[in-house]
Amino acid sequence: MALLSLHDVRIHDGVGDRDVVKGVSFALEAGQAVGIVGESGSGKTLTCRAVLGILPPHFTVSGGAISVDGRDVAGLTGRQWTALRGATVSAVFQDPASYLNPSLKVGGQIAEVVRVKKGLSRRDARRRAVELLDALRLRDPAQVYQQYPHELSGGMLQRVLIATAIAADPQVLIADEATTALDVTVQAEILDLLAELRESTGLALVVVSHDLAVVAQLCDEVLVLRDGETVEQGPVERILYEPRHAYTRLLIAEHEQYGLDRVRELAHVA
Ligand SMILES: Nc1ncnc2c1ncn2[C@@H]1O[C@H](COP(=O)(O)OP(=O)(O)OP(=O)(O)O)[C@@H](O)[C@H]1O
Repeated sequence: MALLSLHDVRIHDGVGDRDVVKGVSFALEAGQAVGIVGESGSGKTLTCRAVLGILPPHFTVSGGAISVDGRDVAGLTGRQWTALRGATVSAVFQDPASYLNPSLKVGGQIAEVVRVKKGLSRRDARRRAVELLDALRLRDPAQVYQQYPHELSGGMLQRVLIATAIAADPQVLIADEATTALDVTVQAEILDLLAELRESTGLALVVVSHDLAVVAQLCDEVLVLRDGETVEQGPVERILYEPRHAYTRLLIAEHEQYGLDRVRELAHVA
């Protein structure tokens, strides 16, 4: 059974009175990774937010179905959503600093998630938080635990955020432009880390990026969105080598300046 499945999902903007996502479908099993690419405004983030039950006001899922771990999410209560988020499906977005409380030490923020979601004692939650920081290859995790967000670099903060996102052992992690703000080397390190987590824990990934190279590196399947429509969908290698839609060819062409072979090489490794 799929851990996460979307079937022809449509999202309606009640203020603009228009559909902003017009039919997105995919299914994810343990250890699989699906990528969503497309330019700004194509509906990538709203699709993720629908999966997490956090659509902005006036936006609704107006068609299709989303199920998490075999359960249709339509009609979940607020309390049921809270139980699902973090523990089954979790997410990391761009701009980690805005998701952390600047006045609290980062370790305490991870420990709090573990305590609330996993019911661990304060002491065990603390130990688990240090373990998570270590697993995300932050050097001297006990010291990082004691630091405030402003004391950490962007790459470190993103690792802290990933640690927070996986603290409750979710089955699916959504990474929405999670490496976009980072420089290329740090971005590559974080992508490696996600690939490793997927390998070692069977974490399923939804990777959202405007950058086809990021998605190619991590994913088995890619969805190409434009204006809320899925213009093309298929195995990453097929999309890279035999794009069928002109828009996909355009996205690939944007990479020619960096060397498309490199993108294809990365896809091959994934
Ligand atoms: N909170 C909001 N209020 C009003 N309109 C919104 C809101 N969030 C998204 N939209 C609109 O819905 C459409 C889809 O947005 P979405 O954020 O899903 O796109 P995206 O592909 O993730 O783009 P980006 O890469 O810029 O985040 C866009 O037209 C956007 O302007």
